[in-house]
Amino acid sequence: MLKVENLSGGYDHQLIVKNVSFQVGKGEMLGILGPNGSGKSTLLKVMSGILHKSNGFVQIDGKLLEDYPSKELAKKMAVLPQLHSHAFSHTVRETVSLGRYPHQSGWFSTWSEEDEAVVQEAMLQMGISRYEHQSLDLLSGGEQQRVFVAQALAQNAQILLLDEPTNHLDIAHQKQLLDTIKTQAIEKGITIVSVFHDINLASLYCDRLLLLEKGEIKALGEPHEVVRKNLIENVYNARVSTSPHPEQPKPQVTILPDVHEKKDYQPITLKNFRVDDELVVFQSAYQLRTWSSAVINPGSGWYRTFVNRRVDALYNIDNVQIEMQEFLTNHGFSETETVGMMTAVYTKDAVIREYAGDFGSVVIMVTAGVGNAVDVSRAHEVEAFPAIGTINTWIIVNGELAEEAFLQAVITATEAKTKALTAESVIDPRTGTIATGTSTDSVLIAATQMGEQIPYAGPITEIGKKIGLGVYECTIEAIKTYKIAKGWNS
Ligand SMILES: Nc1ncnc2c1ncn2[C@@H]1O[C@H](COP(=O)(O)OP(=O)(O)OP(=O)(O)O)[C@@H](O)[C@H]1O
Repeated sequence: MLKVENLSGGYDHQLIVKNVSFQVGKGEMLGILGPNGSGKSTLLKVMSGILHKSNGFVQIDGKLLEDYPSKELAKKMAVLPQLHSHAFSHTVRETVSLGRYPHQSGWFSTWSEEDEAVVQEAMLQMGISRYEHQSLDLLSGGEQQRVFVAQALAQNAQILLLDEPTNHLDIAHQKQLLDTIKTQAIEKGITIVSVFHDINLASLYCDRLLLLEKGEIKALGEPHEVVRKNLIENVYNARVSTSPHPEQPKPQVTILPDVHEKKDYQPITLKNFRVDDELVVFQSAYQLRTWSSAVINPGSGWYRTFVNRRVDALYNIDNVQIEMQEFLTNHGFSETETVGMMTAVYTKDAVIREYAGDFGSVVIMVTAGVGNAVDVSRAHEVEAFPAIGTINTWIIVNGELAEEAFLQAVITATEAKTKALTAESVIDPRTGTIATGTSTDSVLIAATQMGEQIPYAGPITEIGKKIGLGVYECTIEAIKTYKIAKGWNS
């Protein structure tokens, strides 16, 4: 276990690191973050004894750092410095082999099988085996960096101190290096302390983070406790936003630029829509922030084009995504800028209306087929939904919607749709009760993110009222049209 207590130190008479205390357990990975010049490298140097401390102490397994003979210390702790002073005329293999120095004994020590195996494994792990006999100065910056990390790994120490190990590396090699190091921590119980510039990589791989500001600890904790918008903005003096990583509970940071591109703001109107026998198409000159349950490009993103495609009632394809993507591509729609959904109703029957309010306006599009209507509270009673029919609802907002407003818009729209089904006495044919929707409804909320800021979109708000009224009216009209098309008596 590594213990750092009240550690201070720096250069000559300039104190850089001030009163730093933390502990790192066996198998744990601690990331050191902080702006340029905050003292990250200096902390690592004082911790490893490269620089003299002026106060405090460092303990490894309960014993003070200075009480370890240098070779014993090298067996306990390996250091990857930020700048390498190695002789660059060495070959890769020779450089990595230097890591075995603490394990050699006596003046005439021999190279053991274990030494060889460890060096080979370290070169393999860093993907540099094929450069084994090449001179270091003939390698790229990233390849050299991997050689030095391999050297540190070959040292087989319990503690690894790394200063920007991903420096110069492309994303594949960043991943390879950090996966390797993290695996060493998990499988061999190695303790890792590493300086990072990349907050996202540090958050993703480290168990805990230490944020330095002017040589002092500003924050110390799990990534979610340190990678916080206000803290990062404050310490780095840069505008950022934080968001969840898609696979792990490790927050990620995105820079928010202060450069404003000149944009000609054209609000969305009915003119952005085109309807033919097969498609309802919305197209805008710029991308809208979009949330949807569509088939193509679902979830959240920025898109310029929305497509509601009519498919035959007997449409039955194994891989709907692939077929739909091919269809969109063949019709000239961009794969990266189009959200696509499907309906079985006549697209010409789409109801599209604009509702203006103080905040801006909303444009609503509804296509409704209710042959597949279902009472959601009793859906568990029936096994199959053999019929086809879907209600697709688009809500396009001229304004700047907050994150929570997107979700509130979905709630408001869903409640309005359900009310419309009640008003139209749409029945779930399996239970005989009033339907709440169909089994495959889809919704899309999009906002220009220009104009008025709209923090909420529930029915207490102006926009919520317009969404409620608009979705209700459009859905009723769409259902009436559907009933006429199907020859139902209303
Ligand atoms: N050899 C040195 N002699 C004197 N001062 C130094 C020396 N090395 C660094 N410093 C000073 O110590 C302070 C902290 O530097 P350090 O390299 O520890 O910061 P850092 O957080 O690692 O920065 P970066 O993100 O730029 O790598 C800086 O003000 C720097 O000018």
